Amino acid sequence: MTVNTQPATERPDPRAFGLPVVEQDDIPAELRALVGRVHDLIGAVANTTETDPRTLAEAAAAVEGVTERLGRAPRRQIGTMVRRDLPGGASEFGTISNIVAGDTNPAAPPLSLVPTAEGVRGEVTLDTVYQGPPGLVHGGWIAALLDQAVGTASSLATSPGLTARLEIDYRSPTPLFNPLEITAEVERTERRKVYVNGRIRVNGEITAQARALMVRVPFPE
Ligand SMILES: CCCCCCCCCCCCCC(=O)SCCNC(=O)CCNC(=O)[C@H](O)C(C)(C)COP(=O)(O)OP(=O)(O)OC[C@H]1O[C@@H](n2cnc3c(N)ncnc32)[C@H](O)[C@@H]1OP(=O)(O)O
Repeated sequence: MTVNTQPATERPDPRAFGLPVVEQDDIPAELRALVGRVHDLIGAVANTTETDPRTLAEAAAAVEGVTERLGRAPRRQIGTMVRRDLPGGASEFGTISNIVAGDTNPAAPPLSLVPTAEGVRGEVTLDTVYQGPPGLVHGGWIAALLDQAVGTASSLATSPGLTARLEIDYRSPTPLFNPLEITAEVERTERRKVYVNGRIRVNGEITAQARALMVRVPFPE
């Protein structure tokens, strides 16, 4: 295995790309709580068997009211990043509203990945919001989880990049309501190209695996 690990000091700061950065610790606990309650709301709406028109109309009006109230504050700049401290003293940047791992995105599971000796590892349990076939995780979401994992492994081992190629083998159904163990690690690098492998395990068995090519973003001049 050849991994051209760059020291953290050579990692680009998102501010160099004109992107604002929020410290993870500065995200208010009340905003985190709101994100959690809206996440619960998505599940409640997706699964409610309520049919009473008045109850449903009241719920829609209540949600509309909250949306209007929050809309009075300016929206975050697109591409706002969050800086997170990692175990061992390192830190990483991620998009704050990333659909898979964003701190402020109520639609995110969210997946939290931590560095390991090999690459990255995370655990997540998905509910019916992520359902494809009955009782199973949607294949697109399996790809999204693995994309995030290979992207993070590549970014931490080298520097941030974009997915140029992502190949998924769906080996067996990935169930809802079961802890999914997600791991990824860099296999080798060639100039800006980073070849990364990842997989999802359920009870120790691989249900899906990924081979990816990440292309590192050039640093700003
Ligand atoms: C500071 C920010 C922090 C961010 C932290 C994020 C955390 C991470 C979490 C995020 C996770 C989520 C992640 C997401 O969701 S990323 C979102 C999904 N991906 C995209 O939108 C990427 C779209 N594609 C592109 O923008 C360009 O094509 C890229 C940038 C990928 C390359 O265009 P660029 O003009 O820059 O480079 P190049 O064309 O000179 O190619 C360079 C080399 O690569 C080789 N090549 C290229 N494509 C392919 C291919 N398909 N198969 C095989 N090889 C391919 C090519 O032959 C060449 O090889 P070589 O000649 O050197 O041998």
